[in-house]
Amino acid sequence: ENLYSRGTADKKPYNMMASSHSRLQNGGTGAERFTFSPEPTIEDIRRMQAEFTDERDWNQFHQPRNLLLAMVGEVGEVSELFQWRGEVAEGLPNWTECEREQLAQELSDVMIYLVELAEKCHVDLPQAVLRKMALNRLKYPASKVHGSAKKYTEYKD
Ligand SMILES: Nc1ccn([C@H]2C[C@H](O)[C@@H](COP(=O)(O)OP(=O)(O)OP(=O)(O)O)O2)c(=O)n1
Repeated sequence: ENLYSRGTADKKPYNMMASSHSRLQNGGTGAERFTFSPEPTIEDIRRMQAEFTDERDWNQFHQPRNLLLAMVGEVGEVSELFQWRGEVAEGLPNWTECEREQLAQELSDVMIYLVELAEKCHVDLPQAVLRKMALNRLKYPASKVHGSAKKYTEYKD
């Protein structure tokens, strides 16, 4: 089963896509805001990766530090796709379908290792993200920082 084959095909159970999902999966430079498919959830990804490692008896290698190093290695592979290109606009105009697919794969590797790292550290990642975003809203009130990218330490009051 191939997660990348979703695109326009409508076979998978998690393939209940809103209309904004029915365009090319990794492409689209249209004006409307890009959105994700609702599934798989982060817990789905955790469970699928746990099944993958269990089936291979790979948990012996997947300690937190190893997962961190693996994740950082995959971040390096994402960086390779962007290096020497100069600035890249939203939607990656001028990228080939092959380059977009490579990027989708490397970002997925980062996500897979991130989710497993969180699991092995007993961090409930979706809830942790909610808490962190609440903190971010407090630290950066929209009324105060609108249109400015300054770090919070640069705001006087
Ligand atoms: N010990 C391992 C090895 C691989 N994977 C899974 C998680 C990643 O999604 C993907 C990583 O595979 P590779 O290490 O082969 O890395 P790439 O897919 O990026 O291949 P390459 O390094 O040749 O570009 O496979 C894993 O869980 N545990």
